Amino acid sequence: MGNLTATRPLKPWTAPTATDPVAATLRLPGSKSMTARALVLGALANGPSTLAGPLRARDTELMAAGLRGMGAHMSISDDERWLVRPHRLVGPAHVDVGLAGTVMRFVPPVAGLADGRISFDGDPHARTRPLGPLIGALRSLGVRIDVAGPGSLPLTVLGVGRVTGGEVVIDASASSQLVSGLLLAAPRFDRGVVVRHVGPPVPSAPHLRMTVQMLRAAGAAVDDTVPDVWTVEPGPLTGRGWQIEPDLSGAVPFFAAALVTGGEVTLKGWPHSSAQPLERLRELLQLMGGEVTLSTEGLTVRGTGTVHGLDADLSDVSELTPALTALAMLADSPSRFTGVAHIRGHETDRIAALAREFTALGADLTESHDGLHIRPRPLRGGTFRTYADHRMAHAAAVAGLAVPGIELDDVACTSKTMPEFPALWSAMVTGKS
Ligand SMILES: O=C(O)C1=C[C@@H](OP(=O)(O)O)[C@@H](O)[C@H](O)C1
Ligand SMILES: C=C(OP(=O)(O)O)C(=O)O
Repeated sequence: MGNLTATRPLKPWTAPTATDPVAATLRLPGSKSMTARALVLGALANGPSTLAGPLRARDTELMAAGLRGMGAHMSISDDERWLVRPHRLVGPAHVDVGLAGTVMRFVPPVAGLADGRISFDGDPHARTRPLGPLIGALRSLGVRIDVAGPGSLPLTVLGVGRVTGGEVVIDASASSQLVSGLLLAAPRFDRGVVVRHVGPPVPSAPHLRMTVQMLRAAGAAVDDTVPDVWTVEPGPLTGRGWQIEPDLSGAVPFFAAALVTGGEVTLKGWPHSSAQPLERLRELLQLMGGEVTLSTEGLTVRGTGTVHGLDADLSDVSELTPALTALAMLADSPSRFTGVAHIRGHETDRIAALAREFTALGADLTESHDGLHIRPRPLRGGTFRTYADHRMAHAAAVAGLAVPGIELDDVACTSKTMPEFPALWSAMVTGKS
């Protein structure tokens, strides 16, 4: 079970209960995943890049700081538009990964291209998140890495300014980010890369598609036609303008609020063609009783106030498990979620944490090795521990719409991907959005 970061004060928060159907039109921050990729690709490109509508949150600020520490120029003071100017990457430097999977998996391959020592460490729980397969893969691609512990953080990359690259076999069943990290830096490796996954399925396929799509948009030649094999040719990455989409995963708790209260939530600025898995989300929300429409206004989710349970393999949208679990607890029938064993290695062991915290509030839910079985029954208020996990906070907020008195021990953990979450949530519930 993950521990709280010792470095910031906890912020207790009572989740507001909805007395009326929510009716909100929201403009949410940019996608964490797109912002992270655009920063990495920008730092490795042969000219400047801009990010329009980036996410300003702990994870993306740490990403920018880490790349800046190695020499890339990052102008991120303007909330609407960030500018990345690549520069020769050099050490010594230290990268604080916080609790960000993107930083701990995307930056070490970049550090291999730097000239000098680049050390990495993060929050206490970051040291337990899976990293061993990436370390092994980088070593076999020619990168020297000193690891103090058993295959995780802290570590030091002893960069020599170039990475040989070539073929590598990896078990990426613990996180798609282990593959994404290798692919994003691979155009700059002497021989590019061929990554072969061997092991249980790689989760989060849409995130891998986003990696491939953004690499191609930056000029890389990528072949992903063979299942579980990704080939990236060596070649230049071009600087470009990135339009960052609103964060779909961050929007899900707000959409869940429409279902729980029988209300309506519109996310403004949703693009007509997206790198995020809208169709899968639409399917899940519709099965749970919502209606999802896309118009010039934005992406709208409507609910009736009745939520249905469902059986679903969530491996492709695993980061939504906490919010969907909260929704399932308020449903009119049981739910079974499977395919998400790897979320035990997310910001906390999410399967165990959801089961423990909601059981303490009277819920009937049981863990399996790869998911949760939820049998709805009335919940009561009480303390809810978030374990420094933003999506645990989202789950508690969704349950709190229907259950008075759910007190989060710390809502500040939402700053990982959306510092404005408590304010936006309260405004939605009180009708001030
Ligand atoms: O590449 C990315 O941006 C992400 C990939 C996924 O990681 P996992 O494959 O570890 O679930 C997802 O859960 C995470 O929030 C973001
Ligand atoms: C799993 C998540 O984050 P990370 O990028 O730190 O893995 C998440 O945001 O749900």
